[in-house]
Amino acid sequence: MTQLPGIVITGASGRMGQMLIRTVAGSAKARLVGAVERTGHSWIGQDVGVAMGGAELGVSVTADAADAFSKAQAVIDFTAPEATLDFAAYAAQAGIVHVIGTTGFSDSQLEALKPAAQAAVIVRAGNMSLGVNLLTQLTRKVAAALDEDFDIEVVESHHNQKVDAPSGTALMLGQAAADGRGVALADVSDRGRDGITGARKRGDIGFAVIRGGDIVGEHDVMFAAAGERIILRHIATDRLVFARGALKAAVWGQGKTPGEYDMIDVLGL
Ligand SMILES: NC(=O)C1=CN([C@@H]2O[C@H](COP(=O)(O)OP(=O)(O)OC[C@H]3O[C@@H](n4cnc5c(N)ncnc54)[C@H](O)[C@@H]3O)[C@@H](O)[C@H]2O)C=CC1
Ligand SMILES: O=C(O)C1=N[C@H](C(=O)O)C[C@H](O)C1
Repeated sequence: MTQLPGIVITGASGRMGQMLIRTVAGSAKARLVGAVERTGHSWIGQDVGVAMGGAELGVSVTADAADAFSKAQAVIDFTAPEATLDFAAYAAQAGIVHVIGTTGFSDSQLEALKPAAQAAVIVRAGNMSLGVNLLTQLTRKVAAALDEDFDIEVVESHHNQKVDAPSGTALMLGQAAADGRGVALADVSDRGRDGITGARKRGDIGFAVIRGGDIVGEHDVMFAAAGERIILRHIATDRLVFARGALKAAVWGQGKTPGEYDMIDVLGL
């Protein structure tokens, strides 16, 4: 019998890190073989299950990502852009699947991921849930069906600890809307309105951001015309939906040709 893929979780103590540890440790499709945190973190050296306040999982938290990756078949990484760039180099060196949930990359940081994708499978998505990935497909279709009489606005809400805006999901949805319309998002994107902005420009895709409390993640794509509005909405109430998607991606990526993939590839949508 072939062994189940061994998976390392980076950012092990984070909101997503802990959800991923639980999801992988409880899965029949993969094994938890590593947990990585940043140098100096109080969890380093502890059993990750115990550090999370539960039973031992037999995996010590380490800051040595390169070593952890060398003993694994995949890494699931929900951390921060600079950390993810380092992890991409280590994953490429080890030739393991790198599932990237991290958001907030600049264009140049996304460019810097490309060399790693020549040596390893990278699956990256601003949102790993089935629901949001289906929503991107619907958004593309609706945007293609409607003309610029319909103003497109993407509205996202998240918890008060989120550090990037607009969310990775909002940008994915904006990209899908732009693709549907056959325009470049960079040419029509309207972010951060404030003050005397002037009237809305026809054809723009607007972004609005709400931050508060413990909101897991909510996204609306609004198509607003004179006399009617269509609103496509996704509400995540549990981070488990992201963790499940990420685990699916890590298993799916085994044996695939190196390159950059997304959750549409994984889910076959
Ligand atoms: N694609 C998706 O489906 C989702 C993406 N996210 C994204 O995942 C990222 C993390 O989100 P949260 O878990 O809420 O954040 P968080 O702040 O709770 O966790 C981030 C973790 O990464 C760790 N970290 C940072 N730099 C590190 C390094 N160099 N080495 C090792 N660990 C390092 C931190 O210590 C922390 O434990 C964000 O970019 C967020 O937008 C979050 C949820 C779903
Ligand atoms: O930071 C979060 O929490 C989330 N981030 C992702 C994003 O930026 O879209 C996905 C999800 O909405 C939760």
